[in-house]
Amino acid sequence: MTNGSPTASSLLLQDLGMSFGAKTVLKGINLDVKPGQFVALVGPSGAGKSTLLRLINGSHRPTEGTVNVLGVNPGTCGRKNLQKLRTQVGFVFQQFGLVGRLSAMENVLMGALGSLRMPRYGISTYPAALREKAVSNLERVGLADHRFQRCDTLSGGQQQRVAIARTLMQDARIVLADEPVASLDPGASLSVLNTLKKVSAEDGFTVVCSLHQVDLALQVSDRVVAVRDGSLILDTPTRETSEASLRGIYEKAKGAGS
Ligand SMILES: Nc1ncnc2c1ncn2[C@@H]1O[C@H](COP(=O)(O)OP(=O)(O)OP(=O)(O)O)[C@@H](O)[C@H]1O
Repeated sequence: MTNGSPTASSLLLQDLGMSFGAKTVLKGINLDVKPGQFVALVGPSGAGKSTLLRLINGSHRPTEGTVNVLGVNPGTCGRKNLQKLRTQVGFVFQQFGLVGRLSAMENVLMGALGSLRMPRYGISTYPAALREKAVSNLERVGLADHRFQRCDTLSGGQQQRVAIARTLMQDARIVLADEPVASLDPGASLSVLNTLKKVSAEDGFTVVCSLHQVDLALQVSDRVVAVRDGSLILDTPTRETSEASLRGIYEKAKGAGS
C-alpha cells in the first residue's frame, strides 16, 4: 500500500484546494515533504492551517487537487487502507486529547489500541511487551517517574509530552501537530517542542507542526511553510529565514484586516 522508496515523499500535496460551500479556504497548495523533515506551519488565525492538517490525515476530502501521504491518497484509498494509514499518521492536538482520570501510562498504552483486536481496560490487560514499550516511551519524553499519576494532575507541558509518548506507541511515520503548545507558557512550549524534535530525530519520522510562535518555529524546525488567506506564501529552509520576515506575515494579515 505504501511507496517503499527511501527517496519517496512522506507527503505530497498537488494543486490542493478546499472550499466549504461557497467559501474557499485553501487554494493552489503544492508541498513535497521528505521523510524525517520537521516542518513548521505558520500563518495568521483563519489562514487554513488546521484545514490543511485535516486534509492530510483524511478527515476532509479536498475539493481540488490531490493529497498523497506515504504513497497513499487518503481521499480515495478506501476505508480499510485509510484505517491502516491512520495508524502511520499520529496527531497531537492543542488540547492534548488525554483521558484525565486515567494515568499517564494508561493514556500512552491507548496509543497502541489500533494494533490490538479487543478493547483493553486497565494496564494489566495489555501485553507485557506493550507495557514495556509504554514505559520506554514515557522515559523518552522524561516522564517515567510520573507514569502512575492521573493525567489531569499533570502540568500542561507534561500532559502534552504524555500525548507525544502515546503517539510513539503507533510507530507513526508522520506526526501532525495542530498548535500543540498554544496553551503553554514559553518555557513549557520549548520543552514540548524540543521533545517532539528529539524523538522525531531518533525515530526518523516526519513532523508537520502548526505554530503561532515564530521564535519557536525557528528554533525547532528544518523548514518553514507559511499560509495566508488560504495560499502558501512561503516555503523555505529555516536557516534561510528570519524572525522579522515571519513576523511580517502576521503584520500584513493585521494590515489587511484579517
Ligand atoms: N468545517 C468547516 N466549515 C466551514 N468553514 C470552515 C470549516 N473548517 C474551517 N472553516 C473555515 O476555514 C477557515 C480556516 O480555518 P482553519 O481552522 O483551517 O484556520 P487556522 O489557520 O488553523 O486558524 P487558527 O490559527 O486560528 O487555528 C476559517 O475561516 C474557518 O472558519
